[in-house]
Amino acid sequence: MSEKISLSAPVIAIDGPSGSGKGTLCQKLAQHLGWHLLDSGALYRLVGMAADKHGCAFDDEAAIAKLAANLDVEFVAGEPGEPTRVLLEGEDVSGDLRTETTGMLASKVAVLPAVRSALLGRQRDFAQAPGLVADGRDMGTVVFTSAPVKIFLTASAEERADRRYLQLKSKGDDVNLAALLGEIRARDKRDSERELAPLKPAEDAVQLDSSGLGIDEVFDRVLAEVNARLIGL
Ligand SMILES: Nc1ncnc2c1ncn2[C@@H]1O[C@H](COP(=O)(O)OP(=O)(O)O)[C@@H](O)[C@H]1O
Ligand SMILES: Nc1ccn([C@H]2C[C@H](O)[C@@H](COP(=O)(O)OP(=O)(O)O)O2)c(=O)n1
Repeated sequence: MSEKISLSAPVIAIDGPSGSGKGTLCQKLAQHLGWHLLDSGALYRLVGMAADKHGCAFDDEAAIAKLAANLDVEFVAGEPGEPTRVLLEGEDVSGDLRTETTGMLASKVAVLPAVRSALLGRQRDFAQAPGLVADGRDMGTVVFTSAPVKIFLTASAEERADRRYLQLKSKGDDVNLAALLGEIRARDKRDSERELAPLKPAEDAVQLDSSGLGIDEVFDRVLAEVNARLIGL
């Protein structure tokens, strides 16, 4: 599964644990470069939600892989200034997609090899000209092994929980910092210890610890790396 595939467009692979700032960084990079964006975590989140909705047992690999292979999802652009709405099997799930409960469902279905392979082609199809910024756990190690730029973004678990707390609170969610820290640690453990495509830096990834760095500082450092590595492509 981790063979070197040839890419039809350059890919910037950004991996790391929950709350390290991947989504924020990827959005800024994609916007700055005018490149496509892949939020691979959203695919795993949608499969987790579908499994939950259909009452699948989380060890029923065949049933969940079937849901992953036939994922009925639609992204509907909102009015100007409004976020994109996500429809799963015709139902608007935008409000639940980014919750920690859904993150945990995603992390559970993500350990299943058949689910990961069902989503592989769908993710690789995002690599289109002029380029792709890909956000996930295994972008650099499995999905886009020949990506010319790989970044592994981290931050301490405490700082990541603080960030998530502020993020969810600002959306009006009822959140508890200690519970969030526990959930983040549990997810880190499951994602890092699974057999297939565990969360870990690719050998050729640049590692960046964003603890104590602001969003703009992270962006500037990564953009410098992108510029250095993409010259000559
Ligand atoms: N370097 C940073 N410093 C402070 N807050 C950050 C930083 N990067 C991201 N954030 C904030 O932390 C929260 C989680 O970031 P996000 O990009 O969703 O992380 P991830 O995609 O890795 O889970 C968001 O509210 C985001 O604005
Ligand atoms: N490429 C990916 C992306 C996500 N996952 C799994 C593991 C993660 O805990 C969940 C949710 O990922 P997501 O990136 O949406 O989560 P965070 O925004 O980082 O909290 O999905 C994965 O196994 N492989």
